[in-house]
Amino acid sequence: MAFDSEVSSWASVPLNRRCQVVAAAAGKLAEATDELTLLCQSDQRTDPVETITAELLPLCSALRWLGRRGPRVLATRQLGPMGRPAWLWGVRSAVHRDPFGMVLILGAWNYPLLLPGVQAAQALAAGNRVLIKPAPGCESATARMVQAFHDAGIPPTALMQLDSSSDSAIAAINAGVDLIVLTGAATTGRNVLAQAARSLTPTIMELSGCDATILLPGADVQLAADAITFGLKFNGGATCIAPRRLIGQNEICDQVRTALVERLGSADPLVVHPSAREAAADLIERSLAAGCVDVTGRFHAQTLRDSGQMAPTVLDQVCADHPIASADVFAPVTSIVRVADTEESIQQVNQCPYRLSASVFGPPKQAEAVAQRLSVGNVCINDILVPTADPRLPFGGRGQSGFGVTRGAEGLLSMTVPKSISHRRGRFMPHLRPRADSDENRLSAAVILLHGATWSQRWQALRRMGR
Ligand SMILES: NC(=O)c1ccc[n+]([C@@H]2O[C@H](COP(=O)([O-])OP(=O)(O)OC[C@H]3O[C@@H](n4cnc5c(N)ncnc54)[C@H](O)[C@@H]3O)[C@@H](O)[C@H]2O)c1
Ligand SMILES: C[N+](C)(C)CC=O
Repeated sequence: MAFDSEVSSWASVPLNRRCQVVAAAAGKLAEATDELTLLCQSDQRTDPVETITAELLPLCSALRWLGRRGPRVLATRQLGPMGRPAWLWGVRSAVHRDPFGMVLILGAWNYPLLLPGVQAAQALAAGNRVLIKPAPGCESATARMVQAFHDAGIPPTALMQLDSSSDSAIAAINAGVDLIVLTGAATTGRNVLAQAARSLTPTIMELSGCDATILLPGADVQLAADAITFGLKFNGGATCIAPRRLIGQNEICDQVRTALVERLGSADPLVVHPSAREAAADLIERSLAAGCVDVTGRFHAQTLRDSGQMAPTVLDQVCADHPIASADVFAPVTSIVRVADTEESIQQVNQCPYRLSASVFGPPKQAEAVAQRLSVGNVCINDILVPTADPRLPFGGRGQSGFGVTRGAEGLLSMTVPKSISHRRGRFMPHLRPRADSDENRLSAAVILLHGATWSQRWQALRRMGR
């Protein structure tokens, strides 16, 4: 495999047209809803409705958003002449957004359509070609999605699917892809980064999470419990920004715990993905052995190991330094971590190695003040999982949750490299250009004159210039 570095014919399609074609894929995906639902079910998902609510609806709305907003976000930025320094008079510049070239997208199993679908659409709108490597088990649903993009008018040479083995990803990296977008575990991030380092290939890393929900005194208990229940069960408990830790002081934790038991006490068990079963069973078993309490009382490690079935589980008395309090676990489990005050809640979030997203439940003003201090990629106030549905929001984590963003205007721009082109109109003005040897003193005086902090500094500078 080798990729030519020539501008592809897809990149030479006008920007507006590229965005229109990408948006048209929404219609083709909608037509394929029944097929995609069935394929996701045979690939990995147990609840067919999840394919529609968790994947197709947000994917289609992201594609339509790209059709509307993409041309403006990616438009060339024209810059008028700079007044200073004087030798730039007559020069006009423009900042273009070039595509990287060939973008490799490595997908995770939990959202086989939404994540690679939005990433591919953004890369294509920006004029890149795309290789999608699906996670093992997600081949057929991915192939049907790719078909929908082709049916919408994306050339087959601009969007291709690799087989699902890691070897095919490594071969593509070695063949010289120009950007790698990985969604996966932090350990996979390290391995892929090591590969990318050899060729200094840029990467966007969407990695592990262990999202916190901060419960402030005065929070609406029923609202918080409804949102946590929804987030815990969404997509079979396998969402990177699901509420994994509920952090708050005793009183609010007790109230939310009672409300969660009411909602989850008789909830249907969910099927945990085979790749997550052992890790989840082991972590929860160790937590219980260390003194944590299963407040819903329905966790059975052996059932999880044997059949993959697991009732939504809430653990209480989880210490901040316990492994489950900072674990990337893809099963319907959440931990209550009790703290002395709001300061400690903020510390718990900012000290966790995984800092993808967070939620804060409480009076809006206080919650906003807390949100401003959290070192995470997204914060929802009195809500949860908003970034899964709103295509305008950039999405990305901090710390070991990765770096770079996908989605939103910022994600779209991150599929491009900026390039400036400057035009001189009129005479070249060598007499205005600084000559480093003799003009050094005048130049430093000019800097102080233009940007100096005080009038007296500026006056001194003027005198130096006049010397
Ligand atoms: N941050 C996010 O947006 C986000 C979203 C969804 C899932 N995730 C994370 O993804 C994980 C679950 O998905 P998964 O089990 O599919 O993840 P994974 O890390 O096992 O695999 C992710 C992708 O990388 C590929 N891969 C693995 N090792 C590789 C290597 N050495 N070289 C090249 N490719 C390699 C896999 O085949 C797969 O396509 C969880 O850790 C979850 O937190 C993160
Ligand atoms: C990025 N998101 C939130 C849609 C899926 C995470 O697993």
